[in-house]
Amino acid sequence: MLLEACDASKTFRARRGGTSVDAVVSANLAIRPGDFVAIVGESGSGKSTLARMLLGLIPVTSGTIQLDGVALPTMDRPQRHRFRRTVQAVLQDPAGSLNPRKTVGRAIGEVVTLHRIARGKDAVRARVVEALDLVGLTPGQSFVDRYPHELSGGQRQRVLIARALVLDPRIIVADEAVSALDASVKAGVLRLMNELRERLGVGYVFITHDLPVVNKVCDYVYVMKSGEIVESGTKEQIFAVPSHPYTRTLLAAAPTLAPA
Ligand SMILES: Nc1ncnc2c1ncn2[C@@H]1O[C@H](COP(=O)(O)OP(=O)(O)OP(=O)(O)O)[C@@H](O)[C@H]1O
Repeated sequence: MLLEACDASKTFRARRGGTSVDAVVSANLAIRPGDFVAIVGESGSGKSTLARMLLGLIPVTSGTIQLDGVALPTMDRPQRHRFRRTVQAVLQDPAGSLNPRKTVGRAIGEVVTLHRIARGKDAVRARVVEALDLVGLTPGQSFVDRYPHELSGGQRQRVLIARALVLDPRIIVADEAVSALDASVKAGVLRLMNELRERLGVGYVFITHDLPVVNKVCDYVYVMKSGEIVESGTKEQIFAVPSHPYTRTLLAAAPTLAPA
């Protein structure tokens, strides 16, 4: 399985009188299950826009997003259904991803029901508990009836991962998924993501401006600047011998990672 952005561009049209924004310009990116791919770049460089395009949440202005060579708008119903299960989003919780009025069981259960993964209250609940156990919220039973405010930041992030996992995705697009967490909690969630990659073969498109995190978990890195992917390569290549001046600037801003 292969998820690709092929010369994908996004221009946000100007409202009356304003100028339009070329948020993403001819991006090429590829990811397979089991990969841990990072998109890095300063604020406003187009990372989230590219992520939303990869998830099929916003249409491209030109180019394509493809799953196994089939472009999103040309997919038939079964292909589209498969896409919606296969490619999942995990966003950061402060962005309001969890509804404060819904219990964990309801938030995840709704996804199970919507995608017809299980039917009937008990079967849905069993599926939810299984997903919670998988993300280390154990025993899952004890988390089902809790509300988001009864959980820590790290636990809420795990609920969001469980909500994605319940669909058995092959690729997860994680936009700043751990950025708001304290260092030790962040390390725990990253460890979980890595474990899930090993156990389930999930791949990640990991969007962040946190280079030490990239250094720890990712294999392959795309560097964005002003909507363009200015450089890409294995983590070793990018961190040891950054070829683009912008990448060197980014690395220099993360002192512990600056090349010697
Ligand atoms: N819906 C929108 N309408 C108009 N412009 C937008 C829209 N969404 C994003 N943009 C613009 O597109 C550019 C890229 O934004 P984007 O959010 O993708 O960057 P980013 O790298 O994810 O930034 P951050 O790290 O701050 O989230 C920015 O100039 C932004 O203002």
